[in-house]
Amino acid sequence: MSLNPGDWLHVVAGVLSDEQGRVLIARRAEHLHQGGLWEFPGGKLKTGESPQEGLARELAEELGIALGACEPLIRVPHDYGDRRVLLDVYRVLDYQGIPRGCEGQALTWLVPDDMDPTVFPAADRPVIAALRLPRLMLITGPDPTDPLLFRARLQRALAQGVRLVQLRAPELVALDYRELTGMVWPLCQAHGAHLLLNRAPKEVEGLARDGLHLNRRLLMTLERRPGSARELIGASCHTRAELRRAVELGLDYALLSPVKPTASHPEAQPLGWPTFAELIAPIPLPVYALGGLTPEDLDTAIAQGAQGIAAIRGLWPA
Ligand SMILES: Nc1nc2c([nH]c(=O)n2[C@@H]2O[C@H](COP(=O)(O)OP(=O)(O)OP(=O)(O)O)[C@@H](O)[C@H]2O)c(=O)[nH]1
Repeated sequence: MSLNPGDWLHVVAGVLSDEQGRVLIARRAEHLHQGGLWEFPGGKLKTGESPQEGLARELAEELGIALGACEPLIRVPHDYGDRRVLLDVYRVLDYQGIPRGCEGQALTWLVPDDMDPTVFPAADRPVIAALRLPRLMLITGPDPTDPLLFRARLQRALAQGVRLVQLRAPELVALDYRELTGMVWPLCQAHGAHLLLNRAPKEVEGLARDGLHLNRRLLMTLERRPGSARELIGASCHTRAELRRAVELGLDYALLSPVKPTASHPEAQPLGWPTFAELIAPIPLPVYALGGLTPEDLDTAIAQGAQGIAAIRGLWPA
């Protein structure tokens, strides 16, 4: 899919959050395109406007607020058949005024985990996934065969603010992996963190979790998206074809690696940021950058269009 600007209707939308983590959504008037559905406030960019200028204008017109700082959340190219929309969504970090429905539209505040994608336009599905996912994903490191030390390290990472944990322990047999999740799940719950299990779906049937992480082999061989609709399902990708497969399967996120040289895969050729940005631009999914990264790379990752960064060494306490 080419992202030639002339072929796309560039739409900007803003995500306003309150202290409880609820996000403001508005109901589209019945007579509009995708009428009656809920949306993130915003609208079409005018010729000559930057996305931030367009967003400030739309939020002033629709909600009566003055936009302060904002940062990119996700860009979703979506073909509705009757129009091709590039939905460019920003997280509003700061604004002045009290939002009200200046055009008579209904407004409500909802936590992203409670948003039902079927009452939003189809382009919003990855936006909801991006809102459910934090900026940092911890991939657990050594050594799951030493449960006490493993627990202490995980606890420290959670105490330091990690809110998304991918439980990776390829050295464990299925039975031991299941036992490990019994220890990890309550820890994650106690810190309000989401837990993703990196294991074949049939090996983790019935286990408490928030989602599944698929390795490259599962991604390329599974015929349909595993797990329930509410779960967060993602996969490890290294190529354009793998990213496309993640979209075809209807996954919620992808990891793309290696961005930089990494000790865990010294033979792999790093992508570098320009190739990373080019590969993810046409992909309507939140994509984490992975490979040799630490939280210090987060601002760069966001500026390149990433959901955030995923890391083992960069986030796993010593
Ligand atoms: N503001 C907003 N627009 C969205 C979202 N999701 C999504 O697909 N869109 C699409 O992006 C376009 C938004 O432009 P708009 O709000 O100015 O559109 P409109 O319906 O007034 O356009 P129209 O006058 O051509 O009918 C519409 O095609 C709408 O369906 C969203 O979350 N927020």
